[in-house]
Amino acid sequence: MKKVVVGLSGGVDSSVAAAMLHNQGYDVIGLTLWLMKGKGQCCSEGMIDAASICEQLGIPHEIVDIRDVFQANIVDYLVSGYSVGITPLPCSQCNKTVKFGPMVEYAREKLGSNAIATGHYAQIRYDDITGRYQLLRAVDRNKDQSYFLYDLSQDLLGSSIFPLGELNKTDTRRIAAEYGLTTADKPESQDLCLVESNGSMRAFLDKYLAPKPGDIVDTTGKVLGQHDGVHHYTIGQRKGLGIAAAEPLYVIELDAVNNKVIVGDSEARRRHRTKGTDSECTVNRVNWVSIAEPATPIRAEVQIRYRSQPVPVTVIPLENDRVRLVFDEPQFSITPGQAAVWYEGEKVLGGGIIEQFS
Ligand SMILES: Nc1ncnc2c1ncn2[C@@H]1O[C@H](COP(=O)(O)OP(=O)(O)OP(=O)(O)O)[C@@H](O)[C@H]1O
Repeated sequence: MKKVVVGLSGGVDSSVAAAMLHNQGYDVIGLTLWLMKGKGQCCSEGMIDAASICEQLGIPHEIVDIRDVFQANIVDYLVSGYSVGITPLPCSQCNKTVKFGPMVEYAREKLGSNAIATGHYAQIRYDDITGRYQLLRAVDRNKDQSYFLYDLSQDLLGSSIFPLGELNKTDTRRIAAEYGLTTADKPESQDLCLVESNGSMRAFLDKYLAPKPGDIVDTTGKVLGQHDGVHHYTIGQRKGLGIAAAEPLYVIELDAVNNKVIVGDSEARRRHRTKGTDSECTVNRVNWVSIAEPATPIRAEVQIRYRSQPVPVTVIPLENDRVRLVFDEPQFSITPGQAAVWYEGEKVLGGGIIEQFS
């Protein structure tokens, strides 16, 4: 019987992944990574729900305390990004360095298994011709998580199973109900795990960043009010600025170097947004997934945010794991710190992190 270690967060998706594999005759071991303190999945609450699923399926449950790995790789990374006015997206890094890496290592070393499974919505296919594991979008496009998985190595992809990749979320809920799983009716997580477990991004950041008062200014530099730290603001924010003005004001820029929050009316906002609009950008820490790094430019479709529409692009390989993306049409709000992931149809070709432009 093939042994597989299933990553259990205590949510419905991973519960169904474990139940399906168990039902198919796999020797399933549940593994929960203890990532942080607080409320919700990845915390003690998630461990209890995961344990209850293992009890129900009659399978062993392991808990691995890697709070220090999560702190060093995700919390510190996020906090340092916010402190310099960028909004990093930690999920792809979390998948690679916090979830899949440690899970595969633990499964191999401690549990004698070469296979792990998760409740991610994505698909993996082995290509006989190139000898590479390919990462594909999920059948349920609305749930597709391939964007967050672009950074997985060939070794990690080759060791992973995504039992939900061909299901729609409604199928998952139906299967959970059919199996009578205790997590069947658990609501979806709506936000970044750190936001859910701390109540808000502000509450999370306040634990790590001291208040740093400064000026709120308009686009001409005129001081309109005071703020208590640029990390408390996001671009586009309208509420909570504490400034009385004839027209609604929006945050249009965060200048961490000079400790200023720059605000403007909707017209200033519209003008300013075109600043992040460009026909190209560079990307670093690139991982080539379904194909080896090409020697010459390739055509693809790229997503520069999780929910953005894929748009046509030319991907030009550069040295040191970087690429230049040249969009067919200029793109709005290209955001340094977010992932750019390029596809050919359903196939993830590669991805990386958008660099700060000068
Ligand atoms: N703390 C954890 N320990 C082990 N595996 C985890 C953990 N958190 C997430 N995973 C795995 O990663 C998958 C995707 O996690 P994500 O945070 O996106 O949650 P999700 O899509 O809401 O899934 P679920 O409903 O299982 O929580 C989960 O289905 C699970 O297999």
